[in-house]
Amino acid sequence: MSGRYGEHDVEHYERPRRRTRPRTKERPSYDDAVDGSVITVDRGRFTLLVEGRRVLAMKARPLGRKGVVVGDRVRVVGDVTGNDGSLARIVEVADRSTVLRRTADDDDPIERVIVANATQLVVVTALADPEPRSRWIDRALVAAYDAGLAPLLCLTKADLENPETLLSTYRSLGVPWVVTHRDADRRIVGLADLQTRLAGHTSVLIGTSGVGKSTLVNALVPDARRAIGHVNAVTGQGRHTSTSAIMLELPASTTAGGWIVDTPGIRSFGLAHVQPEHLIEAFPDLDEMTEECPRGCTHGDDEPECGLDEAIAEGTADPERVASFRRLLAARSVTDY
Ligand SMILES: Nc1nc2c(ncn2[C@@H]2O[C@H](COP(=O)(O)OP(=O)(O)OP(=O)(O)O)[C@@H](O)[C@H]2O)c(=O)[nH]1
Ligand SMILES: [Zn+2]
Repeated sequence: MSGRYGEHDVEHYERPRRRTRPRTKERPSYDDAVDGSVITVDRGRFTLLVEGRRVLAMKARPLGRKGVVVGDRVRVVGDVTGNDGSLARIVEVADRSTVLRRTADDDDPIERVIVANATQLVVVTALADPEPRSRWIDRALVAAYDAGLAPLLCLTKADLENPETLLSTYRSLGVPWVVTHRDADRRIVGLADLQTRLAGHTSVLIGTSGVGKSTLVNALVPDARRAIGHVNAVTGQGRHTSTSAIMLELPASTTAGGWIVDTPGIRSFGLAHVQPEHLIEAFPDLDEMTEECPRGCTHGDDEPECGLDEAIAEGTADPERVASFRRLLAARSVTDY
């Protein structure tokens, strides 16, 4: 088999693994395995898309405690018909190109991966009702940059408030944005711009309660409710009560291919692991200015000899851009957002 399905995934990079047994001989070979993608997870059961069919699956024993999350590309064996009562087995998980983590909380001290292999993070914020919270937006952007996802600001409810004030805060970072509002007929205006931005991506939509994320999901995937209902029928749950992310395909008629991942109940990101050195790589122009920084410089406001300050003094750096980057740096550690 090719190197696509590796022994390690990103989640486990930090922990070097001890290999006590040679991993040949006794291992079953999975020549008959087929490819699938995880579209939702519910209490240890995985709904996969396999050759266009929804297939319910569990993890096979050899995977051990290795996590399998929405967006994972997997190999499956067993009953992959997707028929009622069928249950397939996930035997391998492909290396992940990206991982997005949710923050640790009181119940669970570990920052767990919530979505794998996404390419874009859509930060959904209402312009009013509820008021936008820029610290929350900053944290979402840090999560995107750190995970290597393209960020997109989606500003909703422009019928209630002009987007200019909020946009001025993010312009110097160069974050792309779309603005939507609802018209008198309750149609979403600006949807086409959003669809253009979603084309070809696997986009995770994230937003706090009430910002209009469900309204967008329903407008983007008109049968989203049915798709989600179908998943529940498969998992045997009457209602979608879990907070797992769910991956939905955008209709080909409106978008040139693409997927969205809705994240009900997921409101915050794990940023404890984010290193300044990694974050600044998302801004190559700034990164270049930090080559002469003292060892261990965090490039923050309080660093005495940071190259970013020198660049501002020399007139080669845009002070607003540096200030915005430093605001993001600081957002890593705020707890009040
Ligand atoms: N004025 C206005 N209201 C909107 C717009 N989009 C959605 N809403 C309303 O905002 C409220 C929240 O919308 P939802 O789509 O349920 O928001 P959500 O982000 O999914 O919220 P949760 O379900 O709590 O996660 C609803 O009453 C919507 O009708 C908009 O563009 N303009
Ligand atoms: Zn520095």
